[in-house]
Amino acid sequence: MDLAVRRPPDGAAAGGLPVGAVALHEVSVAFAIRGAPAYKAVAPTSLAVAEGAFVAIVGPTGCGKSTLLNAVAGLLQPAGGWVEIFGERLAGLNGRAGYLFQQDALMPWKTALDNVAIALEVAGTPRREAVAAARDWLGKVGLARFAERYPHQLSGGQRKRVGLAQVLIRRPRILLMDEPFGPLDAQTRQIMGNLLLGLWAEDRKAVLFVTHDLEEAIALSDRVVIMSAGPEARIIGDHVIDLPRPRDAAEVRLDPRFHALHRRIWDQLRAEVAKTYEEGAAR
Ligand SMILES: Nc1ncnc2c1ncn2[C@@H]1O[C@H](COP(=O)(O)OP(=O)(O)OP(=O)(O)O)[C@@H](O)[C@H]1O
Repeated sequence: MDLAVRRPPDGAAAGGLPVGAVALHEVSVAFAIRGAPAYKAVAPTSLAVAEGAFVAIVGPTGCGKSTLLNAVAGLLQPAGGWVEIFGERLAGLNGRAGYLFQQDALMPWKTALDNVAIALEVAGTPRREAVAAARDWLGKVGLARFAERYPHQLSGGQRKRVGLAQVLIRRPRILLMDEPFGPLDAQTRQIMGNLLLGLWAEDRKAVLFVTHDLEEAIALSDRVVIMSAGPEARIIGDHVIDLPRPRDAAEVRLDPRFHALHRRIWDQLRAEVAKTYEEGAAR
């Protein structure tokens, strides 16, 4: 793979340099394993994400998608290379990013309102102000009537909405999403996709969205990046999704252009998925 930072196809260039929210410069990741050589999960990988771009990362299970996201979040230290956030080298946690995981991060003893407000309170916002902002955000995610419910009194999709409000209320310039809608049924995923697209359109954060679902990746993104099977996974494809916006995450799937993109990207992804299963079967 070429190790130069990829220019985002949708990124503006200033003075010949990409204006990036996120840039991975030959980032590699290895994990120490007791009694065995380190596991080289990700080979030197470069990727640039322009401000405001929505980029999906897709690849076979266990290839290193979450690992790459964790490197951007500053949750793990690369073995080689470095991460830049808005042009600055990342050292420690990435304070410009909000992170949404597959698992809920809601506190079961707090109401939906307090779960959202706490995200501001821990950053020093006075309670009254934090609660007012939390009410606003619960409205934006369609949960105004559910403010006083506890997480166990909400559906899976509603809990995801609270999680989204909890992350977005801090107005991060970068949104890192790791299979955020994973446990939801197909219809709820599409509804959540539309909610996300609507909120994203308001202030266009840079989004890195990890999913195993290629249709979801194409429906939501400006670019779909494909990772190879691990070990030493790397980026083997970077596809521009030129479907018009605004998009409906469900209806866009009926567009003939969607099918053409799906066929082209799936051809590449299929080979990597097959490798993962062959290796699994050989063990
Ligand atoms: N802390 C760790 N120690 C050792 N190996 C790890 C560790 N974390 C991840 N790995 C390995 O690194 C590889 C990449 O893991 P990662 O979770 O990034 O994959 P993924 O593409 O997100 O997978 P999935 O789609 O199944 O969620 C896997 O082989 C995994 O077993």
